[in-house]
Amino acid sequence: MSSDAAKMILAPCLLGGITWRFLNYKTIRGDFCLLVVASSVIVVFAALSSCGGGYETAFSDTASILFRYLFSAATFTIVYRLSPRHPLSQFPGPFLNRISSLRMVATIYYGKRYSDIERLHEAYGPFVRIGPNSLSVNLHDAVNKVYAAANSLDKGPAYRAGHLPGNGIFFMQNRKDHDQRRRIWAPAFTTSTLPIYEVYALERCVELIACVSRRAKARGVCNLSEVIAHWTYDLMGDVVFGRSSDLNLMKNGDPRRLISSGQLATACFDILGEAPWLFDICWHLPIVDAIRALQTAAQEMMSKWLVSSTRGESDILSHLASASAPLSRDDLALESLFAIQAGSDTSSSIISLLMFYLIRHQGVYRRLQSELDTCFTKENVNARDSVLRELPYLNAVIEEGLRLGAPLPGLRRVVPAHGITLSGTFIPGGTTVSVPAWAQNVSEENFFPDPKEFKPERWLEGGLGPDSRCRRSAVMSFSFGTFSCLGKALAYQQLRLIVAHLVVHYDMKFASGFNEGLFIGGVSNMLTTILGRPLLVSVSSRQIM
Ligand code: HEM
Repeated sequence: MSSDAAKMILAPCLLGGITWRFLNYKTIRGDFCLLVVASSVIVVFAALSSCGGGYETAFSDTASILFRYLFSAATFTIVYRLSPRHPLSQFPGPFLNRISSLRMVATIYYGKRYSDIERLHEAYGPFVRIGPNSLSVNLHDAVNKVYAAANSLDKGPAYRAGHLPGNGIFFMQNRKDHDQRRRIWAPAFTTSTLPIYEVYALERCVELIACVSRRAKARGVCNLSEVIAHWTYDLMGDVVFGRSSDLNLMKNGDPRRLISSGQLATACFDILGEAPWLFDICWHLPIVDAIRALQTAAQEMMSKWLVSSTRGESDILSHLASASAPLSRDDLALESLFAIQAGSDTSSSIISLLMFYLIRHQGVYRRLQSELDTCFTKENVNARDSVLRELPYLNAVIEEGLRLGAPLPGLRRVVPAHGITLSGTFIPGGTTVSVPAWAQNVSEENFFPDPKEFKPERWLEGGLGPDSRCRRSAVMSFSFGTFSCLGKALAYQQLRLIVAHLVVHYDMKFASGFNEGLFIGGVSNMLTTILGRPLLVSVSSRQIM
């Protein structure tokens, strides 16, 4: 072999090793990396073609150099990730998950991460290496250190709004910035704002009842999950933009496809958050158009709000805009976009799944109706939340719905440089760690017996019997601590109001031909819960006495 040929083989391999070493210590943007590699390929190709061997030879030589370079970088990376030198080598996990984050990207894409991770824990135990640098820890006593404690872990690079202009509370990884922004958000969720949002909700409930009847009459059956999604979007439009909101999906449908764009944007955020370098690259492709479309819609609604005469009454945006350190227009647009999405998407899927379980368990449905009949009357067909809040069975139903209706993954957090100890096990600094929410919600250790069954009675005094367990602190649907859901009280209010109104005003059963197994099997989650099939029901109005 000539020395030139040896250089052609060795140089790219060496460069591959250097790349691995460099990227192992320094995170750089995926699109920059791609740009550097692409530019280098062009330079190498130009240099080889100028040597006089012709374009074809130059092309094949460049391709083989590129192949050797990528092969060598990949080999170094994989060998290191499998070697005992890797900080997470002691933790078990599937082979593909240990060598590449792309395995988890694929798992998320197929939508069953919540149950896949639960199965991985059954196979490997409480600590599972679900990515090269990611651990899932299925232990209730890890929740406090990871999420709830004052010095809990920070969010990592998975929380990025791509390269959208502005910044928002949900995407802030720096604790100081986040705390500051949370203080700006907090006044939007106080005991004095909730009654104002309730007025919006009650008005929308009146519309909801009319909408269910109208659509059921027009089509013979009612697509309840669609009506619920429209209700939550309309309501969050009111809550975020006040009377200037032009969201009227219950009346007009969703011609701008806001709901599907919102779900697609959340799914992109979740899938690509697992591999931030890939997010950087995909940001330049049409794949993230849904995020941009949503941003445009939020900008438009905000412009309307800015010139509205009702601005400053009571809506989330007014609270954010009146901060003593004013937020930029881009920040306001991103915050309002997030608020609509956070407040409608999660609630909508939880309510739909809760209604599915209620309709499936007609005994529970009837018992709830009798409880609600005590506070809805002919004169008062719109019961207030202050009354509903006191109803034990309604609250048990809502808790059970939040437990089974939120097939959420573990929210990702990053271990600080000095590492932490969880249940006696040391986790090295820089690891992404999560406690799987769904696995906790359906674990026998937390909920016994029948943790996967819909049994609201487990939340009542006496539970499901003397040996039963119902660990309230294990339900992770709103998360805990510094980054937990700010809209929790508002979400409870919305859940109580809509479920109570639907159940008291209608008897419901599944439409003929509706397949319960296919419906529940079609549920997937990519941070947003996607119901693969509509919840089709037949409804009959009830007389309120
Ligand atoms: C049943 C409905 C809801 C559920 C299950 C839910 C769940 C969650 C969860 C799990 C988080 C933490 C996410 C993370 O750390 O990655 C979160 C954050 C958040 N949620 Fe909710 N949410 C709901 C409704 C709402 C509503 C109605 C609002 C009102 C706008 C809202 C506003 C927020 C905000 C502002 C944050 C970010 C908090 C922060 O980073 O400090 N959510 N939510």
